Amino acid sequence: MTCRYMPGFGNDFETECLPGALPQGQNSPQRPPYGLYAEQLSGSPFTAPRGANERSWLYRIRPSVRHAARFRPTAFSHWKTAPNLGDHELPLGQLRWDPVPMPKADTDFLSGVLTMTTAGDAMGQTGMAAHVYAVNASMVDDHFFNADGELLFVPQEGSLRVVTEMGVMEVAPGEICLVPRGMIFKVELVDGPARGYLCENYGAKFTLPDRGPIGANCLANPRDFKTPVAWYEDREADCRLTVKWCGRFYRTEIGHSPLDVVAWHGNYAPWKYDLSTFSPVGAVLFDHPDPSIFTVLTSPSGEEGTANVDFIIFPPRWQVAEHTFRPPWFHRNVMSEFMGLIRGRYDAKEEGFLPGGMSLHNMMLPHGPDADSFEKATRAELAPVKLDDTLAFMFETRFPQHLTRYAAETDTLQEDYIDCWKGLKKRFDGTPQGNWD
Ligand SMILES: O=C(O)Cc1cc(O)ccc1O
Ligand SMILES: [Fe+2]
Repeated sequence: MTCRYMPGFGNDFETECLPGALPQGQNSPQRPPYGLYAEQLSGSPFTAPRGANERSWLYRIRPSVRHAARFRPTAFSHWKTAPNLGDHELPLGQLRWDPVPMPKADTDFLSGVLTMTTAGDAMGQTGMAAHVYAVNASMVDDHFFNADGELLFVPQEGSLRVVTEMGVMEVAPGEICLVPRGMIFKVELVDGPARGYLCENYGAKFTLPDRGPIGANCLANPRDFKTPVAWYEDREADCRLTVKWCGRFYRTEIGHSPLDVVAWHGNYAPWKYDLSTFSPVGAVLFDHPDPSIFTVLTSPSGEEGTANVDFIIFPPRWQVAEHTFRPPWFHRNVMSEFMGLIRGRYDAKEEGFLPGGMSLHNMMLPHGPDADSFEKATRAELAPVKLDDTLAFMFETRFPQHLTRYAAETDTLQEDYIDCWKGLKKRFDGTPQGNWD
């Protein structure tokens, strides 16, 4: 399947699969073309100010309220929702995990989501969860929507075909995609088993950060975001719809595919984005700036500069800073940092932080470069250096991130992570030059 997309972030799009399927000049004609039903999908309150008002009009074969059965409880025991406290002893500390293994049994996206941390409170529409997914089967007749938040997919291995009500996106490692809150979709595999990270954002929708003095260009540019054109199937089958709602899962049956939207218009829509189109801006003379310069997307919390969650990347880039310790510094942060590695190596942790792995440096816990990376960077010749084979990311939230029992007890937790700082020896010897031998 070749996917087609429309460029832009937050645009008012319009798209139709059949000529004339999209009503013109009004949203709710008495009899929409082709016998379609009109349905509004609201992503913001009706009364949100213009800049934040999001909704789309969907013209579909059957309205989504037409499902055959009531919702019945079902369970996905590894997918947790904030608040998720107190069901186990939380190991406090700097934590790192090896990649999750690919599943052996048949596992589709819904059963392949493993929650690592939860933060905030989904019921109060604040905070987020950091998940990994490891999947070896496509969803066929199963469909899903998440009322608790939008889902930001960060593939690490294997491409996904994300088939949504509003169109189809193919997303490879190095790209990301977003499925808005409430949107029906299913996940198919494209080239074998797939693994990646998932940010479930309970709070305000991800948007592009203001660029301040950087100006009108660089970082993530709106035209590089791609929204799929309309796609539908007219398929009578025993389909199921699973819903995540306030942390619980429910299921209902539908006698047809719910992916039956023939035309739509509006600004509440899924999108994908190729991280290689992010234009990083960095230190061109000296010092290491805060990682906020690499913010791709931000979910504001209502308090200025204090994100509900930021999505930050560490992309390939030139390092040119003079008389500077170039990797991340040692630090303690009021925000909580969950990191993953899509490919290559991360300059603060050249060993031990593996593609597909994760680390968690929670609210106020000290961290920074490991002893080997520190040693290397203090001795490096400071010529221009290209950090080439690298792509790490961070979900950084104002809320403390609480570990799930799975994250606390899984075999992939590296018990000896803290030892990576053991070799940081005392350099102070009372002399101005210190002991850097
Ligand atoms: O901890 C980390 O590795 C992430 C990070 C990177 C950086 O360049 C500065 C601060 C920061 O938290
Ligand atoms: Fe950090």
